[in-house]
Amino acid sequence: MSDRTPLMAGNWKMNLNHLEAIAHTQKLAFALADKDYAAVEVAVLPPFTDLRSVQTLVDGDKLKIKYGAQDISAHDSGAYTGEISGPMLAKLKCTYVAIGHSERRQYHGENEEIVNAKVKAAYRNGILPILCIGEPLEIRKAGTHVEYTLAQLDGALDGVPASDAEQIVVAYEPVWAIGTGEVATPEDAQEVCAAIRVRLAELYSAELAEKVRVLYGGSVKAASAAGLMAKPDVDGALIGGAALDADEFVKIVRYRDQAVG
Ligand SMILES: O=C[C@H](O)COP(=O)(O)O
Repeated sequence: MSDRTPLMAGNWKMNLNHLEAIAHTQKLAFALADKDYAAVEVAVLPPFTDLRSVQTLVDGDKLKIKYGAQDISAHDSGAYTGEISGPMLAKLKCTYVAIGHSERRQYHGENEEIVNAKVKAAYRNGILPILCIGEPLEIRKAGTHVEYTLAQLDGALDGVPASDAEQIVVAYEPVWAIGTGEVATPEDAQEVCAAIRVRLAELYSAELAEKVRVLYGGSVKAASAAGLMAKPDVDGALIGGAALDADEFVKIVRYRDQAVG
């Protein structure tokens, strides 16, 4: 058993307007009890337009739900139309920011250089990156998924000192599992999550690698969560579709109550 506190993070993607975000967060807050937060760290990653509403609820009611953004600009201010900066997210007291999600890489042309710059922007502003890495289907079929994913990790952490890297969260998200209903097997998830930890030890130290939480993401549901979490190097999940259903998300947070499927 590791000392790592599991993290269950709901990535809402481009869903829920700010009114829906309030209702959804209230539902989560109502359902989750102190014992849940004692066992698992719970976070939500709403769209930018919802962050102020979520912050107001969390601050006002002293909720234990953490929150963060789905992206961050590599720049801290200036003429970057449409971008949201680290200082803006820090002002909203975001704990986390997802960086390098495959949807950003695929639809917004984010390459390793951009991902690396965003990781540094997050640290510069006191926000913890949830770094998303993982292979597309053709790479999985070719059997080079571990090398591919580790190369993404290397690129994202280039020039990041150990004092920052020890606080990163890495989310292994195979692209073929995202939004497809085709969850990776616990063994598939463990293979890559373990390889990520070994690479962190090579890049930094074994001690650092033992501290870092490595999540799995891709079609996680309550029925699959316990099986994934039973693996020693899977420290939580980054949850998309199922995070939009408050009851399902709460069941994932309470994965220990589910059968290992
Ligand atoms: O960030 C979350 C992942 O993309 C997983 O999404 P999903 O649970 O809908 O497959």
